[in-house]
Amino acid sequence: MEITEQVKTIVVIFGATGDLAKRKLFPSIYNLYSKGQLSEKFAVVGIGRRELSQEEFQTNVVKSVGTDNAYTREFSQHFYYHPFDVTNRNSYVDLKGQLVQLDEEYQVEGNRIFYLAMAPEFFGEIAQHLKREGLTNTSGYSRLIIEKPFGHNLPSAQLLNEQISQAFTEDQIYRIDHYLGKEMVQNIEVIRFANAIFEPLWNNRYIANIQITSSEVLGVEDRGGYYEKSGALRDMVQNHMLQMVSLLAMEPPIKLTTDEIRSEKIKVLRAMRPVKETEVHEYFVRGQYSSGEINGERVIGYREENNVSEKSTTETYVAGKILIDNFRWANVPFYIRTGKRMKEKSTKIVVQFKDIPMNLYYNNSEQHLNPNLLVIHIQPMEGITLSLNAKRQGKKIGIAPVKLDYCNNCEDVLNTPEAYEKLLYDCVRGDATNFTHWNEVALSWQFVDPISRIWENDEVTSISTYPAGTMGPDEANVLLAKDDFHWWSLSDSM
Ligand SMILES: NC(=O)C1=CN([C@@H]2O[C@H](COP(=O)(O)OP(=O)(O)OC[C@H]3O[C@@H](n4cnc5c(N)ncnc54)[C@H](OP(=O)(O)O)[C@@H]3O)[C@@H](O)[C@H]2O)C=CC1
Ligand SMILES: O=C1O[C@H](COP(=O)(O)O)[C@@H](O)[C@H](O)[C@H]1O
Repeated sequence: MEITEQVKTIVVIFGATGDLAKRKLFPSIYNLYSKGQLSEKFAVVGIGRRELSQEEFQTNVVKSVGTDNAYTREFSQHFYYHPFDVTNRNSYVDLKGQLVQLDEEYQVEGNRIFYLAMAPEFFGEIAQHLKREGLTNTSGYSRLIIEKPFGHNLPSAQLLNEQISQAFTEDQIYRIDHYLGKEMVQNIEVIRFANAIFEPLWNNRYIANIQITSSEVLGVEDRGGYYEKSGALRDMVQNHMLQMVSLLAMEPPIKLTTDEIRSEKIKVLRAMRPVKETEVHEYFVRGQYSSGEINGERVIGYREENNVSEKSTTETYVAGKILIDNFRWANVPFYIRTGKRMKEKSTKIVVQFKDIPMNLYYNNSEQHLNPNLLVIHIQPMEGITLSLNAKRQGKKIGIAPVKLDYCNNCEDVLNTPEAYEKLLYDCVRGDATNFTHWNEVALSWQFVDPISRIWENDEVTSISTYPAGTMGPDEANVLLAKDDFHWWSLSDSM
C-alpha cells in the first residue's frame, strides 16, 4: 500500500485571480486535499489587484474546482484573498502579519511556498520584497515556485536568476516545467532503467534516430501578445522539448536523487552540438500557420489572431535536428517538432531502431522489413507500444508488423494526476527532481539563442506557412529525408 505523506504549509499565490490559478492551481490543490495528501493544516493566500471580497474569492475557488457542495465549500474556507499591487513594498508588511497569524491558526510550523503565477517581469521584484520584508525568514521552509518563461534569452535569464538568487538559494527555487510532471514523461526514466531489454540497446549501435513530437490543435488563443515575443522556439523547445531530449539521452544516474538525476541531464545539455548561426537553416525549420480547417471548421491564420502583427514572422512551428556529441549518441539524430494548429493534439516519442544486418525474408530490394519502433505515448493517450515483425498467419514466409501495447490510462482516464498536482505535491515535500535547475535553464538558452538570433534577422518573407490542420511545412519532411528518414505518423493507434 502506498503511504501518503500529509503535508502542512501555507501557499501564497501571486496572480491568484489569473488564468493559471483558476484552470490549474486551485483544482490541483483541491485534488491533493481530497486525496488526503494535504492535511487540514494548510491555507492559501491569493494575491491580485482586483477588488474581491473574501466570499467572492472563495466562490471562485469552488467554481474552478467544478463541484459546489459542502465539501468543496469547506475546502474553500482555507483560501484567503489579499489584494495589493506587488510593486508596493509596504503591502508585504501586511502580508507578513497575515502569514504569521495563519501559521498559528493552521499550525503549519512556518512552512511557506510562494508561487509566482504572474508575468515574469514581476518575478525579481517580488522575490526581493519577500526577502527584504522578512517573509522568507521563517521557522519552517520557505520555497519559491516560479512559472515560465524564465527569461527571453540567456542574458535576461541570467539577470532574473541573479535577482531571485539574492532572496532564495538554488535549493529553495522550484522552476516549473509542467512536462516534467506528466506521468509518461516521468516514465521515460523507468522504461529505460528498469528494463533489461532496453538499456543495452539504448545507444548509437542500435538506435537509428529518436523523434519527439508535441503537436497542438489549439492556436494562440488569447495569448497573442505573449506569443509574438516568444514563438514556438522559446515557448516549447527551450524548455519542454529539450527536457524530454535530456531524459531520453542521459546516462543512468548512480542514485535516484535530485542532484544525481539533474547532473546527468545537465551533461546531455552540455553535449548537445551547438547550432552555428551559419547552419541554422540546415538543422532547424520554422513555420507559421495560415488559415485552414480543423475538425471540419475553418480557422483563421496566425497573422489574423488578436494582438498579432499582420506582418508577423513569429514561428508557430519548429522542427529541428539535434546531435549529442558523446560516446553513446554520436551520429544519432534526435528530431523534434512542435507546433500550434496542427492536425491533432499529441505528444509522442518514437525510438527507431536500426535495421537488422541482413534481411533473410525478402530477397528483392523493393521490399523492406519495418524497423522496430518503441513509441512512448505521452498524451492524450498514455502508454507504450513496441512494433515488431512477425510471421503473417498462414503464409509461408510472409511478414506482418505486430504491436505490443501497454495503455497506462485506458482503464481510467481520469485517474492520472494532473502535472501541476504532482509538481505541487513534490514541492511541498521538498522534492525538486522534476523541476529545472538553473544550469539546465542556462544551457537550454545557450542552445536556442543562436537559432532565434538568425530567425529574428531573417527577411520577412522567409518564414514558411502551413495550413492550419496539417502537420507543418514541407521543409520539416525534407529535414529527415536528407538523412533517409521520415517522420512516423502520429495517428498510429495504440
Ligand atoms: N495560463 C496558462 O495556461 C499558463 C501560464 N503560465 C505562466 O503563468 C504566469 C501567469 O499566467 P496567467 O495566469 O495566464 O496570467 P493572467 O494574465 O491570467 O493573470 C495575471 C495575474 O497577475 C495579477 N497581476 C498582474 N499585475 C499585478 C500587480 N501589479 N500586482 C498584483 N497582481 C498583479 C493579475 O491580477 P489582477 O488582474 O487582479 O491584478 C492576475 O491574477 C505567466 O508567467 C505565464 O507565462 C505558464 C504556463 C501556462
Ligand atoms: O508551456 C506551454 O505548454 C502548452 C502545451 O502544454 P500541454 O500540456 O497541453 O502539451 C502550450 O499550449 C503553451 O503554449 C506553452 O506555453
